[in-house]
Amino acid sequence: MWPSETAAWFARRTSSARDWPAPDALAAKGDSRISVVLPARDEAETIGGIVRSIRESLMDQFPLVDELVVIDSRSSDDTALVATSAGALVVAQDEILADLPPLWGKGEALWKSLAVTSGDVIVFIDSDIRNFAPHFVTGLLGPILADPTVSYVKACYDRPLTEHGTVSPCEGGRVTEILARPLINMCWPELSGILQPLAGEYAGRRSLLENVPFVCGYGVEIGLLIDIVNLVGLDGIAQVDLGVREHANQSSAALGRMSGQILDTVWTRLYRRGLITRQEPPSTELAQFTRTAVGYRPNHHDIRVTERPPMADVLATRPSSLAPEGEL
Ligand SMILES: O=c1ccn([C@@H]2O[C@H](COP(=O)(O)OP(=O)(O)O[C@H]3O[C@H](CO)[C@@H](O)[C@H](O)[C@H]3O)[C@@H](O)[C@H]2O)c(=O)[nH]1
Ligand SMILES: O=C(O)[C@H](O)COP(=O)(O)O
Repeated sequence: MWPSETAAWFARRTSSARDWPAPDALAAKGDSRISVVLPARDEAETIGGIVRSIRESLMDQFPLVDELVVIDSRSSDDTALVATSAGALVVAQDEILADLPPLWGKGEALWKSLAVTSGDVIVFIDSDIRNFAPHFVTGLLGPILADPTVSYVKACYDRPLTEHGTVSPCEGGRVTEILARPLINMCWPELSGILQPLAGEYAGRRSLLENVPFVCGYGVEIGLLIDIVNLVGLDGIAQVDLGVREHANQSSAALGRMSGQILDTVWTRLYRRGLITRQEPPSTELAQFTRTAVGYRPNHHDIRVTERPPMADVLATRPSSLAPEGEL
């Protein structure tokens, strides 16, 4: 059975994007500034459509979104060009706060975005979504704009899995189902009502996002969720059903490496909570195997993640809250 606070939270804080149409979100916006951030590594195929959709529907038709920023996360394809042509401001991850030793991955892209955006509310959207529509943004904004006690809104949805051209409607989210959900239920049962803890689409108040650490790589979502519930409590979090989300499904081996990063992130939080005594796991190396003509070849990967301190602490040591020109 769920902890009673989780059951009550689930009933109170779960809504649908249908409950938050764009005109209602616009009416609730008031003086708040809203930034949409798209972290992107090699997403030339999908990013143009996402940027155009947000620009046309939520900037031109309904002036809900004030800035639309793509953080180019070391792409080797035309992501930056395509996103710029579609109407986004594109900033290269490594050019932001360039005096700091660079970290890597999605978490780093999101953390750096806080230094080059000005919204009071920030909406993060993955750039590989194949069925993106404006309700992804309006749905995530609804609960935060309508209720000052909500600080963080996670997306939830059905996740199809497409393998060799065959679509299984609800078999996606493999890391979520096999790793993240069991871990969360075991160690943070109060969070067990979060339908998609790893969802890459979420909205947060700047005042909150600047005051939590960001883990680099794929540890960022689970790290944020655990740290944010500590800070604002369950009731400061809401979730919104966006329907169905389709993206390019990664290989099992890639998801194994993602899982390693998630485990390393969780390890640190279990340690901080006093639930384990070792600060570091015995190893952060992951051996995966390839079969060759003569047997198995191990491929060694380091799944260690590091974390950035709260952005507010970093910006406080700088002359102005936004990075100086030329040193984005
Ligand atoms: O070095 C990187 C790698 C990825 N991305 C972007 O991050 C987003 C999500 O990456 P993806 O590889 O598509 O992750 P998923 O397989 O979709 O993983 C799911 O689970 C991850 C772990 O929680 C989350 O980070 C994702 O948002 C979530 O969709 C995409 O826009 C990527 O372009 C970067 O910006 N930098
Ligand atoms: O969020 C997850 O669980 C991983 O990104 C895997 O998702 P997929 O199984 O839909 O590719």
